[in-house]
Amino acid sequence: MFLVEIFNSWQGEGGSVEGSAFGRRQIFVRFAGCDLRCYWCDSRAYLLASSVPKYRYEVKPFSGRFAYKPNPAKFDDVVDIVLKLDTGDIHSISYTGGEPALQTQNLLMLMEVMHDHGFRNFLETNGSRPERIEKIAPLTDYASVDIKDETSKATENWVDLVLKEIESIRILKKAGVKTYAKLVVTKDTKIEHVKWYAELLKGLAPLAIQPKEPIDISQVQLMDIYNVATKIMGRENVGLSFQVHKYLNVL
Ligand SMILES: C[S@@+](CC[C@H](N)C(=O)[O-])C[C@H]1O[C@@H](n2cnc3c(N)ncnc32)[C@H](O)[C@@H]1O
Ligand SMILES: Nc1nc2[nH]cc(C(=O)O)c2c(=O)[nH]1
Ligand code: SF4
Ligand SMILES: [Mg+2]
Repeated sequence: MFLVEIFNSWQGEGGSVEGSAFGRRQIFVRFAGCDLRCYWCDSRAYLLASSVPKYRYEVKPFSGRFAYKPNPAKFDDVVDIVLKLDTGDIHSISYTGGEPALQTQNLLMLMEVMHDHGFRNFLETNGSRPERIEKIAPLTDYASVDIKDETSKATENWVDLVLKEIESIRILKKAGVKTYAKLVVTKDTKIEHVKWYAELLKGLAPLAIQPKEPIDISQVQLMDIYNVATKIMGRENVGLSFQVHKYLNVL
């Protein structure tokens, strides 16, 4: 499989909405390659798997020391590295990227082995491929599914993408996965679009509203978005999320 990095940290995103693992300790496995191109992506150096010749892994949690191995990563090496990063307090294994769902078979194999070792699986996905999510859902315990706002410029057919993301959420919920939606908002995010996302998510999954980093949206705009989403989805089902790991300068 094509990876970027494996490390141990605490989950910095998701805030307090149901299904979030914010503040929980996780081992992160970051997959290389993505089918979308969000202009603000903080992992944009890894969106083309073929341009990630090697992956790095922490030799000791929070040590800042890394070792490297070539891509494609050997499955047994990956399992070995994850197990060595187990600090005994791990809430779940986070599969992120890039887009982990694109490497479907390898992801499934890894999820299965992690279940065998007693870990829970947390999937961080753009939800663009419901047919792949269908295969992955039975092994997934938690899922954070992005709803890509038009201003992300993730793809040309934005409406179609949002509908696919909603379909992925539906599949995950049906499979019993603790699932929430994450919407990255910018200063240009339109309230009318937020209303549409909220209508689609109503009764389906809670919403974490996460400002793009570096933050360009004003607090007034952010609270307007929060207010509109809450009025449609209900007060229990909307929350703010900030990328706290970036403020704390951890991985
Ligand atoms: C790098 S993505 C990988 C998983 C998947 N491709 C996705 O987009 O959900 C992980 C999370 O980081 C968020 N993210 C990436 N860059 C960001 C930025 N500059 N500001 C805020 N959130 C960001 C994404 O929206 C996503 O929720
Ligand atoms: N601490 C920490 N929390 C995170 N939550 C989502 C992340 C990601 O890049 O997917 C991430 C990450 O890279 N680090
Ligand atoms: S979908 Fe995720 S990994 Fe892909 S470009 Fe967007 S934020 Fe980055
Ligand atoms: Mg990140």
